[in-house]
Amino acid sequence: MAILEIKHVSKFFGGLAANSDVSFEVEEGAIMGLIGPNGAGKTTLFNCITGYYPPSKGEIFFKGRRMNGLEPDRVCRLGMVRTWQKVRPLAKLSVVDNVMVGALARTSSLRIARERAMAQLEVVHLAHRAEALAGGLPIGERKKLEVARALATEPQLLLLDEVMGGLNPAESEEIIQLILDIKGRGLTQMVIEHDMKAIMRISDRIVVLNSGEKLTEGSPQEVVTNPDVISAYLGESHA
Ligand SMILES: Nc1ncnc2c1ncn2[C@@H]1O[C@H](COP(=O)(O)OP(=O)(O)OP(=O)(O)O)[C@@H](O)[C@H]1O
Repeated sequence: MAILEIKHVSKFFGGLAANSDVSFEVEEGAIMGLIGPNGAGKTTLFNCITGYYPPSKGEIFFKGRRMNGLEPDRVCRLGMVRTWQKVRPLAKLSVVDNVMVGALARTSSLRIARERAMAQLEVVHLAHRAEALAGGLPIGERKKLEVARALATEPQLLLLDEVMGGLNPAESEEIIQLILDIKGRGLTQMVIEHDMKAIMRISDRIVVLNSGEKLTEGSPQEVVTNPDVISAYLGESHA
């Protein structure tokens, strides 16, 4: 069953079509990779899905419910949450307090929010840093904190925007394992990632965007051998 349906979504910024007539579905429990050259419209699509931008055209359905026009906090309470490419934790708060901000989407009890935040820090292997100041964390731990904060909102669909960006191979491997763990817990995920090997390993299906349009969609193997995808990426490297 599709948990997310994107139907003919376009997003215009003045004369620029950042997304143009994009349609696809995400199956419940699956990992959908979203790839494309720089400026292809991946982040804009995440923003449309999670309520940060209203789509200019088209419709978005989550669990069969039309989401157009809903604010991000409402979208979050309905079960969809995103992480950000540029991780900006509340630097002067502790790690656990940052995650509590996510947990407070579901409870007004500080005690319960703290318990749930600690549980999510265990999931991302950051519990030992709970009392550290978030601003002092190195990038690898900041990325895990971002995932824990998102998980603490108890989503059914988690959207990860370049969560491996800026990480070394060992840190990326930890995130790959984390994404697979999260899948094992039954959560659906959409993942934007530039690391092609990583996206091939984790994705059940992949959607490719290019210049705002959906270029193709398929299994990782289908996508990576598609001549149009290869030329879109070669075009970028030759630009
Ligand atoms: N708020 C905005 N106002 C105007 N133009 C925007 C805005 N956000 C994005 N764009 C433009 O829309 C296009 C798609 O950008 P977007 O960030 O969605 O691409 P992307 O695929 O996520 O790129 P990257 O891989 O580099 O992060 C780009 O041309 C970008 O400059």
